[in-house]
Amino acid sequence: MSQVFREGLLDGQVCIVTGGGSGLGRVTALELASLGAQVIVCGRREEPLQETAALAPAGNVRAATCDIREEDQVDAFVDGVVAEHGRIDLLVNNAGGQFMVPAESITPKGFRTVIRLNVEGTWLMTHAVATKAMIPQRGGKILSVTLTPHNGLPGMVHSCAARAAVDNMMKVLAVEWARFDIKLNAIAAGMFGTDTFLTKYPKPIVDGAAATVPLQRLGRPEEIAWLVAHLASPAGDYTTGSVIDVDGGRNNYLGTWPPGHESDDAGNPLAEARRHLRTDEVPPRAG
Ligand SMILES: CCCCCCC/C=C/C(=O)SCCNC(=O)CCNC(=O)[C@H](O)C(C)(C)COP(=O)(O)OP(=O)(O)OC[C@H]1O[C@@H](n2cnc3c(N)ncnc32)[C@H](O)[C@@H]1OP(=O)(O)O
Ligand SMILES: NC(=O)C1=CN([C@@H]2O[C@H](COP(=O)(O)OP(=O)(O)OC[C@H]3O[C@@H](n4cnc5c(N)ncnc54)[C@H](OP(=O)(O)O)[C@@H]3O)[C@@H](O)[C@H]2O)C=CC1
Repeated sequence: MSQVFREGLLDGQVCIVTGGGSGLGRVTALELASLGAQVIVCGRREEPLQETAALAPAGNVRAATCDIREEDQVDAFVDGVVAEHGRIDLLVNNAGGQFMVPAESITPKGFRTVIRLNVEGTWLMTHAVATKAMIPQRGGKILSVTLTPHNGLPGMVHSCAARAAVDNMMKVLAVEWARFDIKLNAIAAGMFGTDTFLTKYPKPIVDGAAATVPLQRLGRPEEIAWLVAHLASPAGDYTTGSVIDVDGGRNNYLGTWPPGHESDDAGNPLAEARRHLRTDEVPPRAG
């Protein structure tokens, strides 16, 4: 049962969540399913996808393997969903990732790998779902999980370039496909405590991550899932072409305010001396 939304909110919707076998994708798939949607999760590995399906009490999550980088697999996967369900209401492009390494150490193959997964994979899924289901049925929603801060993360130049491309892809398609009533948005995530985030990145970076966020904590995966559910519901019907930051304020500022060197002994923000302008100080009017 959802902690936020009413039961049956998404009854009848058919939703695809890529990368639904783990992390943000799993929690999102289960939230959509708890609201009555039929959810199909895909990824490269069968086992984690089956685990997600088994976690849905109503049995309305189905698992299917699909490598989003492979055009023939994407076509077969989307054809299969349309054949089984007759329509697709929501695509969540969540599958993605990168490795953290200084730019000068990224090989051409490594750069291509990240671009291919995050940009081309997202494009292949988006195009297939739109042309095979959403354009013919005249409607649907597509959400892509990207990344903040938008000015980039050192050590992840390939992914930052890729996510900026996807943000823009959603914006352009939101204009082009408005005539088919397809709404597209990006959800730009800050740092969320998924298994991959907590275990894959260097420990000092993970340990210090929350301190770089104005709200002083990592995001909880359900905070992405709830936004997806909101946008999938009628509450999201007028939102398109947006990049929505869910990052505890990290895109706007690094850390807490005021920083230590800009606060007084009690930790209060420093301020310039308050000016009190007395009436007897007002200069006489000219002339
Ligand atoms: C201050 C805060 C900073 C942190 C903010 C972080 C915010 C974002 C968080 C997240 O996104 S968390 C969750 C994301 N999930 C992942 O990243 C998944 C894990 N990543 C991967 O699986 C891989 O990194 C991948 C590249 C995304 C996919 O790999 P794939 O299986 O397709 O390819 P590989 O065969 O593994 O590698 C191909 C190619 O890529 C290069 N390469 C891969 N890993 C590295 C590395 N660690 N260092 C350098 N280069 C790497 C390399 O060229 C590989 O080819 P070969 O050398 O193996 O021939
Ligand atoms: N956690 C965080 O702090 C942040 C995450 N993000 C992004 O959010 C998304 C989810 O992240 P998170 O849950 O943390 O990470 P995970 O690593 O848990 O999720 C990534 C998922 O993508 C799937 N995947 C990877 N490559 C492919 C592929 N070629 N085809 C199909 N599926 C694939 C993986 O499954 P499999 O390996 O079986 O294919 C996995 O289930 C990612 O795009 C991530 O970059 C963005 C900002 C911050």
